[in-house]
Amino acid sequence: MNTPHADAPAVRLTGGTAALGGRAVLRGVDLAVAPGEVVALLGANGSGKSTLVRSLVGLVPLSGGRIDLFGTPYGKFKDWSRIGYVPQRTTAAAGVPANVREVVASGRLTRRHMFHLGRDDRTAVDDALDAVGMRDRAGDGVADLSGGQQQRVLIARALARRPDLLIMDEPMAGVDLASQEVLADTLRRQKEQGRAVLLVLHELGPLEPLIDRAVVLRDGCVCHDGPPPQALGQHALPGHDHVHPHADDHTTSGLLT
Ligand SMILES: Nc1ncnc2c1ncn2[C@@H]1O[C@H](COP(=O)(O)OP(=O)(O)OP(=O)(O)O)[C@@H](O)[C@H]1O
Repeated sequence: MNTPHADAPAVRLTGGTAALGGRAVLRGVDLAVAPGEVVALLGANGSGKSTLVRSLVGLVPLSGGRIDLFGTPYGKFKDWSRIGYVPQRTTAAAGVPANVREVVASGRLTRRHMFHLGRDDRTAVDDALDAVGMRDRAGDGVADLSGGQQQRVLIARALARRPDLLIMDEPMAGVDLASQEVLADTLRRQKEQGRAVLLVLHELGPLEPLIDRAVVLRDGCVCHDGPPPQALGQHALPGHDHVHPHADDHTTSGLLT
C-alpha cells in the first residue's frame, strides 16, 4: 500500500486545515499536482496561499487533513531532495551575507551531507546557475543584486536539487522582464522533463500560456479548480480583491463576486 506509484500526483493535499494565531487559515483544502503539470495557486491577499504551500514543505503544521508526496504519506516521506521550494523573496534574501554560489549550493545540502559537496553537486550548482543566467555573477554578494536577480538565485537554489516537484511562492513579485523570462523558461523546462510545478501567483500575466490549471483560494477554501481564468479572468473570480501596485487598475475588482 505504501509503494509509491509512478503515476501518483507529485503532491496531494486532502482536507487540509491549518490555524495561525488561533485563526483558521486553511479550511478543508484539496489540491493535487501531477507530474508534468504546472498549477497556479491564486487568490486574494490573505486567502491562505502562502500558508498552503508552506504547509506542503513542512513550514506550517496542518491541524487536519493529509498530505501525500509522490504517493507516499507525508510522515513516511524521506526523499526531500525531490522537492524544491522557492520562498517569497522578501522573507528570504534580504541581508543574506553570502555570495550567489553559496546560496545556490545550499540547495544541495542535506541533513546527511552538510557541507560536503561532491562533483555531482558542483555540476548541479553550475547547471542551476546557467539555467537562470547567473553563472557570471556566482562570486557576487546576494545583497548586491537586484530584486529580480535575487529571485533568480532562489530559483537556482531550488533547481540545484533537480526537483521533481518545484513549489514557488510569488516568484513574479517585483521582478524585471529578463527575470520573468528566466522564470518562464524554467517552467517550460520543468514541464518538458515531466516535473511538477506549483506556484503562487498574484495573476497569471505572461506565464498564462504555461499554466495547465489554476486553483483559486478564497478565505482558506478552494473556490475554483480548473482551467486557468482567461485574461483578466482572475479579477472576475469570487473574492478577488488583490492589492495591485496601480490602484487605478482595480477600482471594481473587489466588488465582483
Ligand atoms: N504567523 C502568523 N500568525 C497569525 N496569522 C498569520 C500568520 N501568517 C499569516 N497569517 C494570516 O493568515 C492568513 C493567510 O495568510 P497567507 O500569507 O497564507 O495568505 P496569502 O493568500 O498568501 O496572502 P498574500 O497574497 O497577501 O501573500 C492572513 O489573514 C494572514 O494575516
